[in-house]
Amino acid sequence: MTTLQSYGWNEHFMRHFQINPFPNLEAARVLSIQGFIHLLITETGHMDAQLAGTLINSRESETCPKVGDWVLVKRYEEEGMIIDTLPRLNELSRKAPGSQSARQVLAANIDGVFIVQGLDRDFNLMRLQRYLHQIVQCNIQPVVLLNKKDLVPDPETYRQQVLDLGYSCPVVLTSALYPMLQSEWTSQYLQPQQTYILLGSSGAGKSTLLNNLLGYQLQKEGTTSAANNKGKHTTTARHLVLLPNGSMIIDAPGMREFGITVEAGKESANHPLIEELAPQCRFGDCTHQHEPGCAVIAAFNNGSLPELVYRSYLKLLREQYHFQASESDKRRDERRFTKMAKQIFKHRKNRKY
Ligand SMILES: Nc1nc2c(ncn2[C@@H]2O[C@H](COP(=O)(O)OP(=O)(O)OP(=O)(O)O)[C@@H](O)[C@H]2O)c(=O)[nH]1
Ligand SMILES: [Zn+2]
Repeated sequence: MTTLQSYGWNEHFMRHFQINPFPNLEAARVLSIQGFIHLLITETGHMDAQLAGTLINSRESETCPKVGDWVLVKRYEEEGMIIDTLPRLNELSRKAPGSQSARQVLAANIDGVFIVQGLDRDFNLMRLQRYLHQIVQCNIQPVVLLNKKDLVPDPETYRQQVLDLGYSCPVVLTSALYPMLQSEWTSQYLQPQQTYILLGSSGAGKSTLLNNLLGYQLQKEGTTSAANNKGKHTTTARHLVLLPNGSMIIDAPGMREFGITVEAGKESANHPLIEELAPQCRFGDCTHQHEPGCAVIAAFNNGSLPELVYRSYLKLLREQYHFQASESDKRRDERRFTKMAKQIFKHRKNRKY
């Protein structure tokens, strides 16, 4: 197997690579991004690279390479220049933090997402539903990892609460302090040449789980606060790493916000319990908020639809409305991107490209 194949190179990317119009380019995968330096894996090893002017000038930050992307790169002695991004198989996105309507791509070409929640104060069904909603919307398969099972006497009751949300994804109890417990689910859910990402709040145990899988300690910057269960931001950037079993994992920094985006016409999608009831509503376009003859409201009123699910649905609906509403954020994002482009050009001038 070639180096690129071991990092997930497949027919889809090969096809697009072969029809690219530029001569003398190599294919590479983005492993991490630090400022404007992109760490790539190429057929012959690692390489640092920067974005070509055309990519910077496209002004659409979503289409710029993200961790997990396959790119076309031109080699200049030690460093490379990224000329283009190969079409993605999928992208994991969220609403950009602090904005109302901007979408932020977190990573590209992802086969599965592990949503990690600790069974300490981190456990939160409402937050879990937000993750599930967004990941399913991105067309990616989620697995819920309930970590720190050693901290509670009845871990199975937590698992049951997650199952009761009605999603068909696996829900796994584990503890990063007992690596033996990990091997039970890793052999099932981590497949060679597939790329996964660990998502969850800071302190949920993502890095500890990953270090166990790697068999060594990944360098961490910053420190964790032991004073409360919340922890601090310790993982500072997304990194794609190859595991001994041949699968790949991206360790994402703990997130304070996981905003949801929306696809037009799919406002109520990805709520399995609500989708199940919707066909019984009187109106085909029922939003399940105030309409007469609504089966969802009826189920909520008679207690058969859990309050948490309905509350979460209404909250997501409101967020989706805001997401669609504002255009000014998009303009603000563009300004931010222009500023970054200026910095890059300045840096490149100093390096005499
Ligand atoms: N009791 C217990 N503690 C755990 C477990 N997993 C992780 N921890 C502890 O929880 C703390 C946070 O773990 P990390 O792995 O740093 O959490 P993280 O999700 O990577 O956090 P960020 O890097 O900030 O996103 C550390 O002190 C770990 O030792 C577990 O299964 N049980
Ligand atoms: Zn309805």
